Amino acid sequence: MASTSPLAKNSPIIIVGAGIFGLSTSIHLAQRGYTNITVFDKQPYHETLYSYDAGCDSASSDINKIVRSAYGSQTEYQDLSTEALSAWAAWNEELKTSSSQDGSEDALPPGMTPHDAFFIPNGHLTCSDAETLPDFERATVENMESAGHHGTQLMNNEQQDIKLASDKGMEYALQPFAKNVLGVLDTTGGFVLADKACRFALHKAKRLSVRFILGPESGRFTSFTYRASTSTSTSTNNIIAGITTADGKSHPAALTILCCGGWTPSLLPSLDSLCETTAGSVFMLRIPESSPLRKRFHHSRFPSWSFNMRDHGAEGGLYGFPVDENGVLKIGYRGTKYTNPQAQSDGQERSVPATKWSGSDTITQVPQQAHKVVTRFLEEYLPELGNSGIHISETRLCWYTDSFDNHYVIDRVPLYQGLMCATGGSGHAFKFLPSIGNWVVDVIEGVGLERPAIKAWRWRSLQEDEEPLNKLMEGSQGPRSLWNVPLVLV
Ligand SMILES: Cc1cc2nc3c(=O)[nH]c(=O)nc-3n(C[C@H](O)[C@H](O)[C@H](O)COP(=O)(O)OP(=O)(O)OC[C@H]3O[C@@H](n4cnc5c(N)ncnc54)[C@H](O)[C@@H]3O)c2cc1C
Repeated sequence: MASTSPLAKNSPIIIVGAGIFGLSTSIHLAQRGYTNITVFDKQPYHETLYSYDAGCDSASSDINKIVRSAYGSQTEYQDLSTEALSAWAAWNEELKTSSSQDGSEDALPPGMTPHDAFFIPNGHLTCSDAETLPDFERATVENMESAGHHGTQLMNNEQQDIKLASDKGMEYALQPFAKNVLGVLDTTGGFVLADKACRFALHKAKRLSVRFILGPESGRFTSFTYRASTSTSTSTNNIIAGITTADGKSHPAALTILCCGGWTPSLLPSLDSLCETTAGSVFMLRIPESSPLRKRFHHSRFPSWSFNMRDHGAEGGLYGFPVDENGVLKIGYRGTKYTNPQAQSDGQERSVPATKWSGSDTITQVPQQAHKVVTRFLEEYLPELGNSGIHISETRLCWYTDSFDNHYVIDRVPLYQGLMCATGGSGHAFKFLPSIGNWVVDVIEGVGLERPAIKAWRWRSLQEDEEPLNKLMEGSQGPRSLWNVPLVLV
């Protein structure tokens, strides 16, 4: 679908959505010399505010996100991770040096210092309570070795690997829980401070002269504007000439890029057979400053992790992080996907994000099943928290945009000239914040379109004989409607 664009460097380009896809695309467009870029978002992000706590509900506005190279047999993402790790290192370095090199007062976003870092390389442990290593982990070890990343994926039950972990000062990450688990430590991985990284990206984009129009009226996309086509071709009968926002203003563009995360499928119905919006549950525990557990769960002693409680089957998927600087220990549940189907103006039902900030009171409620799995995990694997009187204090529903095959969607939209989308993060795109925009610009410019990653991100639909990795429709094996499962108030 992607084709070479004759876009002039000063053509007006609109990006809707300032999550990681929108931010990264704006930065890389500006770095390639495009001079007329405007990013719109319905949320009032600014340089001191990108976090969930502060009232922003995108998938990207969060405390922390996992970074890993471990991608099983999906080597296109393994390579992308290697690229992203260099880019994170460059951003860490930029943060350190920009104020001294630049000298200007606004070299860093307000509240950020050269001593901050975005990426913390404390390792990522993928593990389970199974007795044998699952295929995914085996494939990761093999593929990282074949790609030359020797000794980076360490099995926590192999003496040689335990020694290697110890040599790297990462032995703490092999068995981080009260009960032993079987797993592989990705020593290239760790986590990224999501909120800080997004604020830095916004600041960086602004310094590259990207304009931002943010807020529930002026920043909210409501519709496309169209230009009449002079072509007789049915394949380009809709020419998108820009967007209209909730304040009634029209904004012309030669290219509009929709990057609205979980909101995208309801804004672009042609994604129906490709993407669906699903909720994951996030749990927060607050560790008081005086507690010795702050040290126990510090990132220098505790990895980021993903864990599958096998006796819950495929529904036992959890992940978590070290404690953050405010004492928040975050654990996520992704074993079962939930949807929020709502009737839309075209008569179709589509799942849309339901969050506190969109006027829903469900923010404090998560599915009982998620709560049950996390509670049991805490009792069995991190009992010192409960024993110290530290329990789940807050919960949040966080909205994913899942594609049926877990690949992103970065392409021009069929039948619409002047319209692209960059979405379908499928729960694993944050780690590519510093680099993914470069790929989006390649797609815009028609560069290297035969690379496996770009091919995987093309506009596509499920073939009849194809088994989807993610079932998009409701049903026994598909995601469950949030409103048909018992919710629990924390
Ligand atoms: C709970 C959870 C945990 C995750 N963990 C990880 C992880 O550990 N590692 C990892 O790599 N990835 C992770 N991911 C995935 C990652 O967070 C997402 O893939 C990525 O953040 C998606 O970014 P986005 O730009 O597509 O969407 P978002 O970040 O959701 O941004 C979309 C933006 O569009 C804006 N918008 C929507 N509608 C409109 C409109 N009408 N007008 C204007 N603006 C609009 C929204 O306000 C929002 O700011 C996780 C995702 C979730 C939900």
